[in-house]
Amino acid sequence: MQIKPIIIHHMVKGADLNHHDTLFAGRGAEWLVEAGFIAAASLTQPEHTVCLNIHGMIFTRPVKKGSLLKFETRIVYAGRTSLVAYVRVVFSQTDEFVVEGFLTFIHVIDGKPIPHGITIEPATPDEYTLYEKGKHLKEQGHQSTKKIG
Ligand SMILES: CCCCCCCCCCCCCCCC(=O)SCCNC(=O)CCNC(=O)[C@H](O)C(C)(C)COP(=O)(O)OP(=O)(O)OC[C@H]1O[C@@H](n2cnc3c(N)ncnc32)[C@H](O)[C@@H]1OP(=O)(O)O
Repeated sequence: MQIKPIIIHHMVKGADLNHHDTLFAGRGAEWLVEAGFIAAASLTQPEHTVCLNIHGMIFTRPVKKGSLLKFETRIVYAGRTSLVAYVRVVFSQTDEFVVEGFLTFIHVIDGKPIPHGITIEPATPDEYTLYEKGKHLKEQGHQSTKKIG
C-alpha cells in the first residue's frame, strides 16, 4: 500500500510558549501526537485507534512566537495490529528542520488489539530506511512492555 503523507501547519502563539518565550516542549509533543494520530486514524478509524508509544523526540532548536511549523506525517510500518507513524517537523516557510519523532498506534476494538489488515510496501530507499526504523522501534517497545509485565 502506498501511503500519502498528511500535512498539518500550526502557528506558534503566545499560549504555546514556555518561560524562555519559546515553544513549550509539551505543546510540541501534543502537536506531534496529534499529527501521528490523524495519519494512523485516517487508515483505520479514530474510535479504533490508540497511541501506545511515543518513541522519543529531540528538539534541535528553539522555536519563536509567530513561527509557522509544518508537520509532515506518514505511516512507515504496519504490524498485525500496530501502525508506526513518522512525523517530521520543519519551519513552513524555509523547510528548516525542527524535530522528528516516531509513534506507535494500535488498532483496537473494545480496548483489545485487533488486526487492521494494512500492509506497507516501501518503494524508495528513504521509505525503506523509515520502514526498518519503525519496525525496529515497535519491536524494541514490545520487548520493553514484556519486561514491565
Ligand atoms: C508527551 C505527551 C504528550 C501528549 C499530548 C496529548 C495530545 C492530545 C492531542 C492528540 C489527540 C490524539 C489522541 C491519541 C489517542 C489516545 O490518546 S489513546 C489514549 C492513550 N493510549 C491508551 O490508553 C492505550 C493504553 N494501552 C492499551 O490499552 C494496551 O496497551 C493496547 C494498546 C490495547 C495493547 O494491548 P497489549 O495487550 O499490550 O497488546 P499486545 O497484544 O501485546 O500487542 C499489540 C501490538 O502492540 C505492540 N506493542 C506492544 N508493546 C509495545 C510498545 N511498548 N511499543 C510499541 N509497540 C508495542 C505489539 O508488538 C503488537 O503489535 P503487532 O505485532 O500486533 O503489530
